[in-house]
Amino acid sequence: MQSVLTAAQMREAEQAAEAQHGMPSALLMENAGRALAEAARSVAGPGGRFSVVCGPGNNGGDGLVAARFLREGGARVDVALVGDRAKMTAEAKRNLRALEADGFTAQGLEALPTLGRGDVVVDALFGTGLSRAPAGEFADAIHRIDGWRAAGAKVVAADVPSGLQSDTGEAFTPCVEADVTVSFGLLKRGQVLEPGASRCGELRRVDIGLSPATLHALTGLVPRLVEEADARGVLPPRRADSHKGTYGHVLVVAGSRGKTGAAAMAARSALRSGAGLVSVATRAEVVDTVLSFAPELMGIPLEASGPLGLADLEPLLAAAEGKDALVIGPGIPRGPETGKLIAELLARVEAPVVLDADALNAVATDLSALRGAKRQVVLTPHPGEMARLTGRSTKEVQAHRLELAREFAMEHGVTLVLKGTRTLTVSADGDLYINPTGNPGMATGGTGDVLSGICGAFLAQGFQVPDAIWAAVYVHGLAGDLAAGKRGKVGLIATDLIKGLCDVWTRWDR
Ligand SMILES: NC(=O)C1=CN([C@@H]2O[C@H](COP(=O)(O)OP(=O)(O)OC[C@H]3O[C@@H](n4cnc5c(N)ncnc54)[C@H](O)[C@@H]3O)[C@@H](O)[C@H]2O)[C@H](O)CC1
Ligand SMILES: [K+]
Repeated sequence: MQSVLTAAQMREAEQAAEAQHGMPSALLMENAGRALAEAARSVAGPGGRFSVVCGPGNNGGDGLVAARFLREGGARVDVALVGDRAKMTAEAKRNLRALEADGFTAQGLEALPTLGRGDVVVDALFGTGLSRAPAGEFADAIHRIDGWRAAGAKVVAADVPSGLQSDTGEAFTPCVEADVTVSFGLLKRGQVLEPGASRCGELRRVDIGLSPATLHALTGLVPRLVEEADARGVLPPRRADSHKGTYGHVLVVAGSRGKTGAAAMAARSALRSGAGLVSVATRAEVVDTVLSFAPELMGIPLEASGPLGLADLEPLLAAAEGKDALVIGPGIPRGPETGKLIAELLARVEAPVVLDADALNAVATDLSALRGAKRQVVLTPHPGEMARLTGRSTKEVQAHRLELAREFAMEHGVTLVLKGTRTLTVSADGDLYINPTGNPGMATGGTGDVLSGICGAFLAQGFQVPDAIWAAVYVHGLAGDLAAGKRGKVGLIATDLIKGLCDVWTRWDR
């Protein structure tokens, strides 16, 4: 699990490293520059040349150190200094002098050679110190870097692609598009939040000497990036002596006339995610249609008619008996009493509950139901549903994803999944987990139903929140990535993700 920091926290780490652990920032820069040189070498072609474009701050300093290491390794290196030399930081100046003492002179941008395939540009213009949109000669430098990349050169960014806001992931115009980003110390939020994340290319985190104690002091407060090993670790290998009861029974309360597929996809996804048994409670008029999608499913016909309401309470409480997790929402017929029905179920059902889709819109009418729940509650809103839950606009939700999601999860004591690029899972204690898997091919009807089924299946198997949920989110995105790898993104449909789940299990030998 990678911790993800803000620029201020990085500076705090650097100062703490110096104050508490005698690790001078000069040594941090030396380590950063060395790692940067190694990354640049790793993507260069045979005999490739290197152009290092340095800004006036410590990010530029990293670039100057990298240039020195590259030269010492016998490579052909050019360095361009952009910005006012008088404004260079002390560390950067020191490293410029070290290069010049060795008979090397930095040049202006226009003097740099044209680069192409096999060559490498090191982007050391700006890092976490960027405070506004690059302009003037800095913008020119970024355009020049883009031109070299278009001509086939690889771009390696020092710490953050220049032009990217390291705290938010916002990309100014212009912003470097990197093939590799070498992140010093820990990950920065802007490297894992869109649109910044896709500007980074391959993200490599390197240790530069910030002490574990310093990092630990920081990492309690910051989002973590979920990695494949973390998600795989949540699912233990199956024991030979296990039986279907071992893997729990999921009750899916979903579906209505015209929306039987939503119920079927949530239910089939739960089956494909390892649940021992899956039952679907749905209106009697559609129960056979829902069951027709998978013979493995069992059905509980809800005899009342119209929207879900208090008339369904007793039948659903009976249906929930002996179940290990509930999933409520995909395709349900929502009406004026649905919120009250869900509140009653949350207060009385002895199993964790996943609320998705219209169950979220129903519970938005009275959020006190969440605190009244007997067991854990998991909400899986997309930004529009989150807007209804919080009374904010979708635009506001997207602009403050981390903060709003954390505030809601802690206020209502729930595990919250805020879907979108880099889906966010937040625990009731406010711990943030950022998901790196998934792709735009998943923007298609039904993928949310699939995720709710995976969540229900993991909870039914006894995996605890929040791990069960950030792992479900990871698996959901990985299934989508594997499916997109086979079928492309444009043609991807939600049932491809259900097939993709099996590719995850074979990949993980589970
Ligand atoms: N934190 C660590 O452990 C280490 C960090 N290192 C590197 O240092 C940079 C951060 O360096 P900093 O000097 O704070 O700022 P930058 O180099 O990112 O920016 C340069 C400087 O430019 C000014 N500035 C900001 N925005 C603009 C703009 N749009 N136009 C012109 N000038 C601008 C501002 O004054 C900035 O200070 C970090 O990313 C790492 O690469 C250490 O070297 C290793 C340890
Ligand atoms: K940079």
